[in-house]
Amino acid sequence: CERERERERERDRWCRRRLLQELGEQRIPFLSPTDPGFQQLWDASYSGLALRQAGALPEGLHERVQSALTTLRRRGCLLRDLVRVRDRDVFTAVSRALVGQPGCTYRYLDTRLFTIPWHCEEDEGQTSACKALWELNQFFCMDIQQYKNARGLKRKHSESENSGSQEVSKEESGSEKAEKDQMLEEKGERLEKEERKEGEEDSDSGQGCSHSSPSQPSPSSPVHFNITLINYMDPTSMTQLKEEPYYGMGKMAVGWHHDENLVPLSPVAVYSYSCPGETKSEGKKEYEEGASRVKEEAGGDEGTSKEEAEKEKTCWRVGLKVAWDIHTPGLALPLQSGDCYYMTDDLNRTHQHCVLAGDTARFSSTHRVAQCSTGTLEYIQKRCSEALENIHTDPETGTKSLRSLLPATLQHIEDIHNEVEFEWLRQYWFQGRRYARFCSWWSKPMEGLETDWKEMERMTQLLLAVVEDENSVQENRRDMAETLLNALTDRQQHRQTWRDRVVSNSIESYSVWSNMVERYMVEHNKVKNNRLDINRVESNRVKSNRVDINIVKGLQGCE
Ligand SMILES: O=C(O)CCC(=O)C(=O)O
Ligand SMILES: [Fe+2]
Repeated sequence: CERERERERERDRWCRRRLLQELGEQRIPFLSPTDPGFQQLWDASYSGLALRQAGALPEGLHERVQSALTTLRRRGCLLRDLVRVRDRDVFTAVSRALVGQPGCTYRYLDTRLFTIPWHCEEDEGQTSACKALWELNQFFCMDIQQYKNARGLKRKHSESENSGSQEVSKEESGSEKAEKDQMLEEKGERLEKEERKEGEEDSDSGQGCSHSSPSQPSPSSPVHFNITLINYMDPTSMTQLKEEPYYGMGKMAVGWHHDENLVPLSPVAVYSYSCPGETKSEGKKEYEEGASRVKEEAGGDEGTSKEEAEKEKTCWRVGLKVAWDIHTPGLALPLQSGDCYYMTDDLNRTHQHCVLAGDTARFSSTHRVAQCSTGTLEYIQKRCSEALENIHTDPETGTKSLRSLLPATLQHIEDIHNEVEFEWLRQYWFQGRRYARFCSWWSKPMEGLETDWKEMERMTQLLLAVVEDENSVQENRRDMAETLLNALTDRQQHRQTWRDRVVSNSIESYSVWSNMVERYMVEHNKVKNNRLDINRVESNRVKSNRVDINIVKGLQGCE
């Protein structure tokens, strides 16, 4: 099955390469503010996108936020993540840190990030940095609410005013572009198909922004951003930024993606801070000038010089495209320092976005409502307690035993065991315990989770002893053995994947940790040494001493 999946992935990769080859020098059109029809395109196909220009933020907030971002960077809190893309470990081009609600985590591209809490009590510099980001977060929560309300009202109003005739006609973007469109049409269907695959594989169409939305918030419910993912990149120190492949938008700092793991239909708010280059130092003046810029750009179809269009390219921009659609032109929105943009409604689900690098270094603070029903410390601690309820310690002898041996209970415990090991402990240590250097918040809780995990290893051992005990009178020994073997085989594979990742990336702190805890692990090979023999457990009919899960399955089939 795994081989099958791998073959399919390989096929997808091949298709993608072919289609890009076919596209050759041609590109799908995209519009920038200096292009005719930009605003119409925005209204018609990107209406979930909103720009809040720098001037709209409260006095003083820019300075506090920008100094917070530079402080975090100076203290080494921003690091490139080693994420998993198409079964490979790759470093993100941008350096990142997660700031947010204490105990909250955010998972993307198989990587769980742990928050530096908003209310951080490490040292003064850091405390005020986190506080400024919290303040920005508060502003976004309030402002996006107002924006949503205003939009709702406007929509209602226009609906009642003229029902039906609201379609904004898409302006032709020049005959050249129309011709290009036509040529691309033929290749369109295949590329669409291809893109679908890419999106699934590339990143994030997975868990978070699912198409069914169980906890859909109603449009008017208050927005509570619980985390911000901070990004930083200095393009002058990056030699290998990828070119945006479909539209020719330029160099990408972040490739096309949907944001993962968000509460369905929740908005995202982004603050963009481009560090002043050598010649620019009047940050404040920039905001003031920025205040009238986009309105002019939006309506300013005529009279825009080539120079301006060129200037746009030196700016950082956010790129947007409709997912699975090559007919609608893409959109590239330039961001001046201090500008913010919102992705609202279902924009994140129906569209993909990318970040196009400008000339200077740039930070962004991306505020999100992370789907953290299974991603908080409180959650995992509760799960661990649930598992540990099954262990009983004799108050007199101190001997430990398992309370229930029901396969369903055992399975449940093994699931929790995997969850704490792979989703928390290994994730934490794999990232080089990066937080510990500047934030001690997670150290104690992680120790606690490790203690619980060791106890779970103990439980696995106890179960093993029961299963191996030939004198045991347990009727369901065979079921128990099967549960245990399934769990161990699965865990063993998972551990191997992590070991491989660690070896190929030489993560030192992780190795130190895993060497330390290795002796607690009930390993498949140890089980072999202990000669857990499923056939002996079942009956003496088959004379094999091997632990062989296929035999278990075979026996089951015979029943
Ligand atoms: O930096 C930005 O404007 C957005 C970054 C982004 O898309 C992300 O971090 O998911
Ligand atoms: Fe994003």
